[in-house]
Amino acid sequence: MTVTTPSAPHAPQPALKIALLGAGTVGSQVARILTEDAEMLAARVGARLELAGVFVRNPDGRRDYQLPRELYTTDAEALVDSADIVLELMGGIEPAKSLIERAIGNGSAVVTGNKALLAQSGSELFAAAAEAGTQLSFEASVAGAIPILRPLRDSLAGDTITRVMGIANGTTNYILDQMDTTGAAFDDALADAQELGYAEADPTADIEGHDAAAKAAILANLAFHAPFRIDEVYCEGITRITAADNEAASEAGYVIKLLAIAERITAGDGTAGAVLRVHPTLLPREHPLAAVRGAFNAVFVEAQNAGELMFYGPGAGGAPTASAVMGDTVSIARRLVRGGAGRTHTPRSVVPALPVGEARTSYMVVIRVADRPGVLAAIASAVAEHGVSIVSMRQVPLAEDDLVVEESDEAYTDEAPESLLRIITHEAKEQNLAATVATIKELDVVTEVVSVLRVEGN
Ligand SMILES: NC(=O)C1=CN([C@@H]2O[C@H](COP(=O)(O)OP(=O)(O)OC[C@H]3O[C@@H](n4cnc5c(N)ncnc54)[C@H](O)[C@@H]3O)[C@@H](O)[C@H]2O)C=CC1
Ligand SMILES: N[C@@H](CC=O)C(=O)O
Ligand code: NA
Repeated sequence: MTVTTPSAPHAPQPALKIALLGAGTVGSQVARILTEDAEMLAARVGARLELAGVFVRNPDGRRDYQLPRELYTTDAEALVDSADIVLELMGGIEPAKSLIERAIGNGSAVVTGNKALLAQSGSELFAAAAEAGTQLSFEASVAGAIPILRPLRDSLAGDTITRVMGIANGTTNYILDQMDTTGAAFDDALADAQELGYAEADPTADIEGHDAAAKAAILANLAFHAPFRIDEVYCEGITRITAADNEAASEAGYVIKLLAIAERITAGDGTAGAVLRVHPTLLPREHPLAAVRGAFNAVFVEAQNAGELMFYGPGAGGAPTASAVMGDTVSIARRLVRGGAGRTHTPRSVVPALPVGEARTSYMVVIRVADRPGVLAAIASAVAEHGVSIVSMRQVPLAEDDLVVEESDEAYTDEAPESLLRIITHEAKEQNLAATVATIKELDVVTEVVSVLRVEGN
């Protein structure tokens, strides 16, 4: 629809009807901004943004920001049908998807923060919006308040982005940061992140890396102008990270971060494509991403002409995410008032997703080995066998706790002294590194491979 500004000096200001679907952490903050900043928004848009209603499960429930009772409804379809702009902030696949399709079918514009849905069905929804000549905007879906999608889509549209590497999940960054700096237990740090409104309704999506994987797919979509999906992202979460991993990382001068990485590479057979991966990663303490604390996010972009750029800010939480939702809403509303074609993201190129084995990384491997002559040589030769080279190999004494032995545990007696060996490799093909670790595990001088972590930014 197009709203025209009235010519008479005292004519009432035109209004655009906004439907809000969901009034949780983010939806409540959007409701607050629409209410408390109504005048400022009207001045910027040239029309009032009128909240037509809020779709909720229970209209009588208490919310972070309480609106008059009559604004809450359980009739989502009727609300969607009445709106010029639909803000979907429920999360999940259904009914979010059907309601967005309904809005697009009506020719209404849609704003969403739903990365899970976009990383699964984005192509379909973008195509539907383009066909209907309407807009589907989603800046809130990646890195909360940080303007990252618009810069990738517009500001860098004349450049070739080669790599995007980001801390894109606030919950896991908060947990890892707490574990690293305060020694907090995993479960306590997760409970805090939930309390602070960073975590998804089911925090499994955060800690298993699925949320970051959805964001990796969306980032790659915009950076490489091609339709990637979440099932093309290799994904490992942070649930297996231990205090011992943190100690080993710290001792070696690294910090552990859950990174979402999308990079253009050429595979061994010459195919040009991209690898998308999410996993806990060691970063040197002096790397710009290592300084990203708490629930903050940052996205590090490498482009052929621009060079290195970093986007940093609050990546989760009600008000910061609502800021991104409102940015999209104001931009759409201005277009509806002033006229002009809506632009919806339409991936045009084909960049195949390549298997993670084609990526190049370094590893830090910590192994428990027998303390006897020839061990280092045996390990070095196992590594060399797979064409991998070693940056450093350091023998670390076992902590006193590790020396406490069960009576039945023969491996830990005085006759078989052991130590920890920490190896850092040069960058090599991921598949060769994985084969190296498999060979190391089989060596009889090796009691246990304690941890294997990828290293970036060396
Ligand atoms: N919380 C955050 O920091 C961020 C959240 N997002 C995304 O924004 C969206 C909303 O997130 P939150 O506000 O944190 O979630 P939330 O769980 O706090 O709120 C969702 C609201 O939608 C309602 N809802 C869900 N399904 C419904 C249904 N079938 N019928 C009626 N109501 C339903 C829930 O009752 C709840 O009030 C999600 O897609 C999330 O991934 C994006 C960036 C940051
Ligand atoms: N659960 C997400 C919320 C923002 O996308 C996170 O922790 O980053
Ligand atoms: Na954003």
